[in-house]
Amino acid sequence: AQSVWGYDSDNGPERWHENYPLAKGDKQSPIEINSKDVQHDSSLAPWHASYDPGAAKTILNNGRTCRVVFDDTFDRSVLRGGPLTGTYRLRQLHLHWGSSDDHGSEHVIDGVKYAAELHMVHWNPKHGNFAGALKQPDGVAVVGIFLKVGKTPKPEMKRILEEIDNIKTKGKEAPFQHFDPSILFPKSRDYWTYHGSFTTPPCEECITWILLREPIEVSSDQMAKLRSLSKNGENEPVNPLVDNWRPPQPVKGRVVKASFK
Ligand SMILES: NS(=O)(=O)c1c(F)c(F)c(-n2cc(CC3CCCCC3)nn2)c(F)c1F
Ligand SMILES: [Zn+2]
Repeated sequence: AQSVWGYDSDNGPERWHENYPLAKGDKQSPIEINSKDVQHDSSLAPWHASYDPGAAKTILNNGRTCRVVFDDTFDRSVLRGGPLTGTYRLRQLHLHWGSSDDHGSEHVIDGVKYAAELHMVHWNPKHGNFAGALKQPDGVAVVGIFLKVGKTPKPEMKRILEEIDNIKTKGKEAPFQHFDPSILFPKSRDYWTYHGSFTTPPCEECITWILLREPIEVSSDQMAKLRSLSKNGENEPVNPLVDNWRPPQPVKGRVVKASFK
């Protein structure tokens, strides 16, 4: 069977375009952000998230990432403001990380690769459903938070990492309730924003990216915990789930705006 897309040499980012032609588009993500090219936009409003902890449902290992899924059947957990028009519903959050602490993020900031990058995926209900939103340039909004290895790890990440032991292998899912992801936000609300795409196939160019400038801290042990996830199913040879990040893509003339000076 066709090797399904992934992050290995035979099905990785350099080959995604063979089955997902959008991967070679002009508005792909992630990108490198260089502060010298960023434009401060004083008209950018602050963004606001109002999440219902009761909307959290499950946490799963889909063989490519660890994903927390939320009830998005009504405006229950929403994101608004910032560069966005209208309200966007939180659908899922997931992470991308490396095989060691010195890399793993998808976006690269002034040459800095963080150990991991957390994505909170929201979609615009004016487009009916998620599949419809993917086809619209204003369909999806993703808040990206960088994870940096440091001495004072954020206790809020503990909750996600405690569940890892229950979803070690591909296809494993566990209940994950009473969780408000806004506890993961750093102190500062400063952000960069630009128009881009899914960083995974089908690479649809439907995303307004909102990347938070201030990273949150995790411990090296917490990163090791994340790296203990496996790509393989329960009774298959162990294949560590690490380096599930896409490298930066061509900026192609896009301007990254900053909410801060
Ligand atoms: N890294 S990212 O850009 O933040 C990011 C996202 F924003 C996503 F929405 C997804 N995504 C993928 C699907 C399956 C759908 C299955 C049917 C076809 C469309 C995708 N659900 N959400 C995703 F995998 C991802 F990596
Ligand atoms: Zn992602």
